[in-house]
Amino acid sequence: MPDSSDAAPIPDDESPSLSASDAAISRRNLPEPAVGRLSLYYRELYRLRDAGTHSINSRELGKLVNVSPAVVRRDLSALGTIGRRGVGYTVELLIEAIGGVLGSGHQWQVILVGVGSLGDALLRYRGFERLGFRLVSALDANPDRIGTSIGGVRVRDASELAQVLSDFSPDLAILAVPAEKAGEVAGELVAGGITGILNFAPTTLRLSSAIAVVNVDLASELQRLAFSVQQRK
Ligand SMILES: NC(=O)c1ccc[n+]([C@@H]2O[C@H](COP(=O)([O-])OP(=O)(O)OC[C@H]3O[C@@H](n4cnc5c(N)ncnc54)[C@H](O)[C@@H]3O)[C@@H](O)[C@H]2O)c1
Repeated sequence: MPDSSDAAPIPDDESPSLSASDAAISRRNLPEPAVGRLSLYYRELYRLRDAGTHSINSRELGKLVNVSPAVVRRDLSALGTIGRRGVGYTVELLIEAIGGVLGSGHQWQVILVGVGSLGDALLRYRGFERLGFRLVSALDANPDRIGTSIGGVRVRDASELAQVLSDFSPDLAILAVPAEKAGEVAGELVAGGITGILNFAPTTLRLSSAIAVVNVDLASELQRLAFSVQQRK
């Protein structure tokens, strides 16, 4: 049964989406852990929509991502007024509202630099597109890789990076080169107009604070997991 404290579904004739300025305000007010949770809600909501679910309440959504209904309500209230107190949220409208704040309503052009084992797997992954991330080009320095096509993307010579940046004007780059090359490549990316880097290389990039960097480090995550397992003993 839905929570009585939840927001009611929004009538279809009401404008569901946040305006660009509302989304910008919501973004500024969101603490980082909430952003991470919104992304998890978003993934679950997509799955629910695909399965034909039209509405959900905070208890159900919280259960799916392992947080309390109160946390769900607080996170969603940061998106602005997306419903009235009542029976539940409309899945489609929540997807729109969260997507607007996370930037998934926007079509992001992304390039990948470094098509080794990790880059190869990323190029084959089909889950980026549906969230608004289009991998428009990939580059590598290895002659064996250059000219091959992976996941429908042709791998170009790393020396063409400036040209690729100028041709596609991508917003974001995924960096999957060896750590010792990462700083140099990141500098070239920024010089070519990239403003956000998803960095898989196990090194700290020293860039202007105007550039957003998200580091992905599975080894550190494993360390965190091991720590957490030990804490439970
Ligand atoms: N974050 C994680 O969880 C995680 C997991 C695995 C690997 N990694 C890191 O991600 C990076 C890639 O890992 P991998 O296993 O695919 O390594 P890899 O050696 O298989 O691939 C690296 C690729 O980068 C290319 N390269 C080198 N210099 C380049 C340049 N200047 N421009 C373009 N391409 C260049 C190489 O030719 C190679 O194909 C490494 O830094 C690795 O440590 C991170």
